[in-house]
Amino acid sequence: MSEKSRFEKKPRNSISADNLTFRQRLSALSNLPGFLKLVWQTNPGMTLASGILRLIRSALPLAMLYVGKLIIDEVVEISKGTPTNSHDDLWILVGIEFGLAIITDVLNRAITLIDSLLGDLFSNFTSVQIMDHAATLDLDQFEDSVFYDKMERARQQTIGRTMLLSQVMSQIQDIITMLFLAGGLIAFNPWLILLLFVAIIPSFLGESHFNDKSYALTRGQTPERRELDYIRFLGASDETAKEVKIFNLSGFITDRFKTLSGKFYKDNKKLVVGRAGWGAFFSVLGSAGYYLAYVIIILRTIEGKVSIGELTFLAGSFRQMRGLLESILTRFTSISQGAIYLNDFFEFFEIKPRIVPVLGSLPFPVPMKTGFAFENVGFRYVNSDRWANRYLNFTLHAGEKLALVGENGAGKSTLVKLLARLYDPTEGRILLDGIDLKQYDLFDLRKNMGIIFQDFLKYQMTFAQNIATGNIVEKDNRSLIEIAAQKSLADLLAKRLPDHYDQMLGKRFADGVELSGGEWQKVALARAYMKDTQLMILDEPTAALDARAEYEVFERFAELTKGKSAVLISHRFSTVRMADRILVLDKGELVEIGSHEELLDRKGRYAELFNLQAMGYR
Ligand SMILES: Nc1ncnc2c1ncn2[C@@H]1O[C@H](COP(=O)(O)OP(=O)(O)OP(=O)(O)O)[C@@H](O)[C@H]1O
Repeated sequence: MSEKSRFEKKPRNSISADNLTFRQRLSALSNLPGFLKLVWQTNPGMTLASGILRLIRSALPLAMLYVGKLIIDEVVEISKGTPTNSHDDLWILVGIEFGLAIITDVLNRAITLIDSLLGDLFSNFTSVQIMDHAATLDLDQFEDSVFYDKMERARQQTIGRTMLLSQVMSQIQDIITMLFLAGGLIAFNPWLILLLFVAIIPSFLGESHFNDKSYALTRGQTPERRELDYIRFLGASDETAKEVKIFNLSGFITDRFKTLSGKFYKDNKKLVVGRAGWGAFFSVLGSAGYYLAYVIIILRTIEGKVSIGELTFLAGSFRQMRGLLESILTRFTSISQGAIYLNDFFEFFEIKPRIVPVLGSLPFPVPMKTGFAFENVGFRYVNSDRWANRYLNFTLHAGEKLALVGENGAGKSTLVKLLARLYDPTEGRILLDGIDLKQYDLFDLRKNMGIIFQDFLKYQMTFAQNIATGNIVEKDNRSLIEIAAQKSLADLLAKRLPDHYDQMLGKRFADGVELSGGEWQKVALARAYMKDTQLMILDEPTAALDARAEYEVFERFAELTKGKSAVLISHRFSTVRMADRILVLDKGELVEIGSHEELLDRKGRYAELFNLQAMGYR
């Protein structure tokens, strides 16, 4: 399979985005049961309540029209002077209609309330599901643009799905109301129903056509929309402001924004103008149908075939049914469109990670015996033709401190990610105490490793929370957090901050304090000390520390992790030489391995790099 299509799946129901037919719309509706199941899972009580209230509500229009007919017939009788006790009956009927009107109002409010609460819960529920699922996926899946677009679409449509929820519910309610009204209308004159459909269908087909176009347009624009979001972020964000100013990039950024957004505007305008014109035409057709029916009823009333009460009942039923049918049909197109968007949502959940915990997997060996052995390990990123690591054969012994050295892009970080099973090797295998790493419990493996990456996250949270992310179950263990901070030299910094460990960090939220690059690194390093691990990995998280601080950090690190295995990546040889052994990588391959002294004696690549740096200090 080609690299690009690795995560592409056959779309559900095989719907092509560009050319949707009526049948495809109908087949998209097959997503609705899954959708309603999700709604039910969100809150069964509310879903049931909404269903029952809507059912009652759907019978009310017919009941009101019928009572209205009885009232008018009664009034006509009284005005003719027919001697009956109809005065009493009349006021009872008026009372009933008043009661029905009040129930309608109350039910409308209750339904809107439940819909809005259920909608909020549903949006939260699906957002959590998306985050939970995203957390299970492999790192390389995030690096695949097809996957990324799919995740974006699944994420963005949270609001759309909430709307879809009330649309589906209203649709069911309106269909039931229609059936009630149709029953009444058929009893008097079935031909009127036919007229109703003839008047409405052109409008429905027009709506469908424009919705197809709109869906294809929006879907086709997803990559550009992501770019637009990114440009918006570049143009107005605390993270980018510095470079944008220094390099005077604002013109460049706004030009790109204008080009893209201008194109969107043009495409969308064409669509909405067309839709408005045709919409007006179809609406006129609908009115013509209604008035034709009205004339027929009036003529029959004049002929004396129907009473005045029936005239109002039929005209009222016809008018309401026209409104209902129109909204049912229009809603059908937007529901089926929403249902097509659900494809993206369900497809996202169909993407399964390949690096998964295996049933009956082994716990991490504590203590490690022989360590990690790389056997002819090679790795290539999904979106790349080059090998980032190749032919790696070496052992990271239990208790050993191994430093990785190599020029930029030599494959040091990749090697570390393979150790943590963020990726699995493309070829070869990694053994832990003689057993393939894949046989071990994934969570236990990561629990027994402490890794700080060069591009660690600067959480816009408090000082203490930033450290606690290293072992989140201990987030309330303040003494553990403080000890970790002491070990990484971050505690001196906490003491200087106004709110100490409760100091909000970063600029994004109120009272946040921005730290320097080196200060952030000390905070991040403390995360490594939050748990007692078998293997510590520091992937250049000290690059921004001054030479003295880095020396101090690593000296402590060596002392504090005595007897534990560790992998260090650093471009500073004063740090690297502290390691038991040094592994030199070049273009992903191992070129030398040995102690500092051994490698200097060998006068190879390491000696060359070491002398190059030493010369700079002379
Ligand atoms: N996510 C990725 N997708 C595709 N290629 C990648 C990815 N990450 C790294 N690479 C490529 O893999 C190679 C090795 O990268 P790696 O980050 O392992 O190097 P490194 O030795 O850690 O470099 P540095 O010293 O600059 O941190 C590089 O050619 C890089 O371009």
